[in-house]
Amino acid sequence: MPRFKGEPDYRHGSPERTGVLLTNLGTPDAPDRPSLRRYLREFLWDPRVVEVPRPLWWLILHGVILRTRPARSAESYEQVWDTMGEGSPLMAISRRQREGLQARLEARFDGPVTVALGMRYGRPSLAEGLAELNRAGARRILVLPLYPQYSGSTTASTFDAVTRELRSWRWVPELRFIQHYPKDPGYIAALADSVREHWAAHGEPDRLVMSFHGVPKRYLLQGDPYHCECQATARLLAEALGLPEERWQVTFQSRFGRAEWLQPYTDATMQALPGEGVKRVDLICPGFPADCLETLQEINDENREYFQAAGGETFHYIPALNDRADHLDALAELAARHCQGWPEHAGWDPARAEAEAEASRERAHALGAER
Ligand SMILES: C=CC1=C(C)c2cc3[nH]c(cc4nc(cc5[nH]c(cc1n2)c(C)c5CCC(=O)O)C(CCC(=O)O)=C4C)c(C)c3C=C
Ligand SMILES: [Fe+2]
Ligand SMILES: [Fe+2]
Repeated sequence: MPRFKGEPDYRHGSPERTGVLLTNLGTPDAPDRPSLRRYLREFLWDPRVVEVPRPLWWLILHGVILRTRPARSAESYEQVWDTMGEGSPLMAISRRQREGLQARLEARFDGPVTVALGMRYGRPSLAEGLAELNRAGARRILVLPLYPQYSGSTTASTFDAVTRELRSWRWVPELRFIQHYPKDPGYIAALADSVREHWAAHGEPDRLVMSFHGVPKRYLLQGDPYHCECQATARLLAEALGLPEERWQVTFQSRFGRAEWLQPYTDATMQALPGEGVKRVDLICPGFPADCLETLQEINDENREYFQAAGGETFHYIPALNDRADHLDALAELAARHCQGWPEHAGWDPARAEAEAEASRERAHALGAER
């Protein structure tokens, strides 16, 4: 078995492609206990996610968490599974995002481009996505993690896994990695349009709450820019909507474990707002480019209940950008900007490329005949 992965049938003069690896967090294979156990074991063992010394964490993870959480999480996943007709909503949406991005980049680039999907946990894995790009002949790869706000727990974890996989390749590609896009004008405009459309159909709330996935507060104190990037996105969205200070706020959801996470917490805020006279709240999750368990179940079910149980009257969840055309346009623009300077992108000449490939094939044949 060779030490490095290669393609033994490489053909001289194969046309070179740009590959885009679209990545997200990933999802379990099914909403059942064994699948959740597998998924959570991979996810929660990632040192970028949980920064507790390994021996101690191994005991807690295997002794406590993996005995209790899979059943509870499976129940939550069960509630959202197949709501889009294709198993996990995150996977269903990710597939549509991949297709939409492929179509847009094909139309935009001069040369051949392949967009593949890879998930940090579960399947298709990042290694499978990279292998697909390799089979397609991608010699230049742009990694686009669908995390608009950078966090070590998500973006850097994706970087780790991508580079770990590439270290096992014989012929490594040219690599670019989008680290974040919290202030991207296309992304902010798509968010603002989605809110305006919601308000045109349903009227405006007393308060727009922008809920982001939380991380332990310790990560912020140790230099993770995630908190600031969430605030930046929220401020730009509020500005685009022309909202005054008292009509919007930022909260953080999905706390995990006992340590303090970024505050204010979304659930505590939903319980408190009715007491402050907020009768209608609209909740949007700008850090989730695709709807998933954390938005559909935790926000749209659990937090709706908290708000209403505390005396709130009307609760609206504004869906993620998912496969909205303006969202995919913004992602295509972002990807194209990061591919600048690559041959397929600027002045790529298919006729010349084919002539060069043909010449290279002929040279290879001639060499073969000489031997
Ligand atoms: C949007 C960015 C995300 C950050 C930042 C993030 C940090 C983070 N998450 C956990 C623990 C869990 N997250 C879970 C689900 C989940 N998380 C994100 C995104 C971010 N996580 C998404 C998109 C999803 C949903 C996936 C889906 O299949 O729909 C889960 C699993 C579900 C559960 O059991 O509750 C856990 C666990 C930590 C510890 C963390 C930062 C340190
Ligand atoms: Fe998470
Ligand atoms: Fe900050």
